[in-house]
Amino acid sequence: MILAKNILFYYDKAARIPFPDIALEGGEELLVLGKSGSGKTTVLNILGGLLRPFEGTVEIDETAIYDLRGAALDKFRGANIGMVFQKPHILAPLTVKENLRLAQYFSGKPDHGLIDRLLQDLGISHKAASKVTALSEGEAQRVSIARALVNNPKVVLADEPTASLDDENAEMVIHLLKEQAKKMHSALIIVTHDHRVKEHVSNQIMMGGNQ
Ligand SMILES: Nc1ncnc2c1ncn2[C@@H]1O[C@H](COP(=O)(O)OP(=O)(O)OP(=O)(O)O)[C@@H](O)[C@H]1O
Repeated sequence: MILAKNILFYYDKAARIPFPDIALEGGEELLVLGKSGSGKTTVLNILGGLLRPFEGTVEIDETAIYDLRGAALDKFRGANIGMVFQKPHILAPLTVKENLRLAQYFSGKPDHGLIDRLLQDLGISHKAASKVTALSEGEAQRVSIARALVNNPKVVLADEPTASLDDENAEMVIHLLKEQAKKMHSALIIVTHDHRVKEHVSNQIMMGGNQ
């Protein structure tokens, strides 16, 4: 589960980023909506251990992640947090399967069976040996989902995962994210301004109130 409490963060003291308290169990979903510039990516980066807040705590399975520093925080992130971005962050010179193996290698939890299962569930088994440069955007985003899930994370954080996809692929990506997170009993948080996602996740909060 993930818990965020009393977070304080700003880039400019005069413009504090409003940060909602969050408590999500494994298998639950949350959609964070908000217009451009409202702080969605900042919130996700703080939840994901990428940006240290000035005050407050983020706990994942009872570990206060910002009590960890340096390599210990990196290791915790790799093993417990899966991230999906708007554009796939996967390594172009490698094949799909090599990307997934590398992600497992860094977390020290190799499980080739899980890789095969994810490729199958996400409908990209036939692309396992393809270079990622040979994939369509929708396929590449499905590889990103597989990479985010490949270490059986406690938390999956997705930042605008559908923004560059057409309606059909956007729907597929949201469906797969939800289905796979549920299967792994991971807490899933999606931040987006894409209104197509709204109807798929009922638990929603709006950054900066209703706009
Ligand atoms: N590194 C930074 N330094 C200073 N200001 C920043 C930095 N990153 C973001 N900001 C500012 O903080 C605010 C929130 O940015 P953030 O990227 O979190 O918003 P967002 O809701 O994700 O926007 P978008 O939907 O456009 O991606 C914006 O006003 C942005 O300009």
